[in-house]
Amino acid sequence: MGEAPAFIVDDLPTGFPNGFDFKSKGCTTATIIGNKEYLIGGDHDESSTVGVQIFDQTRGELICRVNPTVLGTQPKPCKDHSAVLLNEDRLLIIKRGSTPDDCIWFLEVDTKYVREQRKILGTEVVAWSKAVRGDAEKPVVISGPSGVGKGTLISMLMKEFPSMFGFSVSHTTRAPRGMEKDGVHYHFTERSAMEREIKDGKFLEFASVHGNLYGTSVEAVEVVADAGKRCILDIDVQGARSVRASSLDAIFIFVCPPSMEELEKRLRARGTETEEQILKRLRNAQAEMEQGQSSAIFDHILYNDNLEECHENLKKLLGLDGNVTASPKSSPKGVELPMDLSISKIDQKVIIKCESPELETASKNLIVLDLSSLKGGAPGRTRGLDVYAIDSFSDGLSGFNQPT
Ligand SMILES: Nc1ncnc2c1ncn2[C@@H]1O[C@H](COP(=O)(O)OP(=O)(O)OP(=O)(O)O)[C@@H](O)[C@H]1O
Ligand SMILES: Nc1nc2c(ncn2[C@@H]2O[C@H](COP(=O)(O)O)[C@@H](O)[C@H]2O)c(=O)[nH]1
Repeated sequence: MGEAPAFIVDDLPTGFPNGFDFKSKGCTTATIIGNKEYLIGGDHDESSTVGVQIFDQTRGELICRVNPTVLGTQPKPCKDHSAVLLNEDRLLIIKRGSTPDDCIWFLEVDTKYVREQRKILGTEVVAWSKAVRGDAEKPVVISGPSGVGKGTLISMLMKEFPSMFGFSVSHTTRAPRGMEKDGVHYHFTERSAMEREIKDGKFLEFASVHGNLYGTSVEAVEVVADAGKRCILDIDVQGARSVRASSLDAIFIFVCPPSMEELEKRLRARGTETEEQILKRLRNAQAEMEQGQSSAIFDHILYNDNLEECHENLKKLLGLDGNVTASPKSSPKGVELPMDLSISKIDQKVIIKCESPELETASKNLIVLDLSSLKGGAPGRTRGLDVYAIDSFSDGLSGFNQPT
């Protein structure tokens, strides 16, 4: 096996004699799943993203064209692409002529997330999710009553491991506090704009908290995953419940104060809320404590009495108490492959064969996309893609049949 290459797929052939449900119509692919045909890319799309249309024959003979609600950040257009059907619920999209970090995408057409969103939005839904190489750690959801010290603990963690963690910057309709910066602490937004974006499916979760709207956009989580970092979400219990029900595979931690008196002392000492707001937050804290401690949402409960001890306990939960390297995973170097390619799929592996005569004698002209350890998915990113080069098809095949 060779080193994990990053590559630019170029000059894809326009048809594959390999049994894929794939046809090329210029720069459009058409994939049939059951009674639906998914058209991806092509001239019908004048926007700056790869468009998706569905031709639906589920209602009898009549084929109706549907423009689905498209969730997730959409890929930028490319010269051409191929579409490989995986497990009837998603397509693997390999973009031609795109940068190494942008060439592998998934279009989810019938995953759990897509089915749920179809019910919620009452429309046909598809969802994009970009592949992220390697096994970035699960996102961390931190919840707890206002003033318990979530923000303080997160700041300490991010200061100690700056290249390991990235903060999911939420949207909120509340006004900024003195030192808070738009785009850093929150995306401060108007209620009407946020409500519109919620309707458009831009949010992974949202909730009305202490009289204001708060929400985690899909993009906020994607930005962190794209930077190769572990995402930290600071959200209330309602938000944690929504994320738990979503396809984001995360660790859920609830932070408790040593007592309600101490919680009130911290909130007052912070000096960021009016008396009315402090009283509202304390009233809400009662219910949050009950839900946080009794519900099945959370994997761990942390007591924040002594701050240093709590910080150490948080690190232990996250497996950071031993010898950890705080450096980011190095991203593989880009290797451009401007040549003809053909694609095969065997079990959970997709093999891209480079057919350039220049490479005929070169070893490692087969690129393998190993899909067996995929995690997560839309909304957000599909993690766990393994990409490597192999010397010959038969070498690769014998490897594929071995149990992992
Ligand atoms: N263990 C602790 N002991 C004493 N004070 C603490 C402790 N942890 C945090 N604090 C202080 O409590 C106040 C509230 O902390 P913080 O702002 O981090 O809470 P929070 O849970 O993020 O609140 P919110 O949900 O309102 O954003 C801050 O002034 C912080 O310095
Ligand atoms: N459901 C969500 N809750 C969120 C989000 N961002 C923050 N929060 C929670 O709101 C309260 C109040 O925060 P504050 O900054 O006004 O003190 C706190 O419990 C946060 O955890 C979000 O995106 N979704």
